[in-house]
Amino acid sequence: MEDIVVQGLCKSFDGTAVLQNFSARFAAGRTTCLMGRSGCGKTTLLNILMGLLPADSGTVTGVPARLAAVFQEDRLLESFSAASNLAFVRPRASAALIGEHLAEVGLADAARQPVRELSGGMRRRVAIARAVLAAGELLILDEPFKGLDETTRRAVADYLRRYTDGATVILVTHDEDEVALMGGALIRMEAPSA
Ligand SMILES: Nc1ncnc2c1ncn2[C@@H]1O[C@H](COP(=O)(O)OP(=O)(O)OP(=O)(O)O)[C@@H](O)[C@H]1O
Repeated sequence: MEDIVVQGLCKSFDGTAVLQNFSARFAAGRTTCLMGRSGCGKTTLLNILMGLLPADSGTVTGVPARLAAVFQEDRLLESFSAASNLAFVRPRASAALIGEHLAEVGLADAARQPVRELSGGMRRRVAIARAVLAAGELLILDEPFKGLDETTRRAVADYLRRYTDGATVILVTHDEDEVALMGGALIRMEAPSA
């Protein structure tokens, strides 16, 4: 596994620069937190890293083929249960393994409920556990703790630290406390100068 290296990335939307010659390195097997004010291009960068959006120019190297993401929206299979949402990404995972991940995020009792019936914070935790279970070498987390109370946030951060050990994790947050909870490196993104 190699570091993910971003060099001289540029991206504009309708003539407005969002990323202007942005460069960064994400250490392989480590956690890197990405902070920056709203609109500075964090999600755009993640989309380019995942190959969901083309850059205008610049290069990205080292992104592994097997990756998983928690997007800002949960993107769950609404009529599926929490357990089925997890099984969908790892069809060969045992019921015990899926149960273990759901228990880790405090959802043992909600495993059989359709996720559309769950609260926002519960749904967020399904999305997180699903990504952890699916993750290969890279896990991308775009504001994963949004909507979680302090106690739950700590428990989920602890789960993430234990279950993603050895993977490259890129986590977007607005909150210094979350950086402290997750550890790892910190990259502060600036908006392009006008
Ligand atoms: N597909 C798109 N078309 C046009 N403009 C876009 C598109 N995607 C993003 N933008 C614009 O690019 C800028 C950066 O958006 P982006 O979502 O990357 O910011 P962000 O740093 O992730 O913000 P936040 O912290 O609020 O999630 C914003 O001004 C946004 O409106």
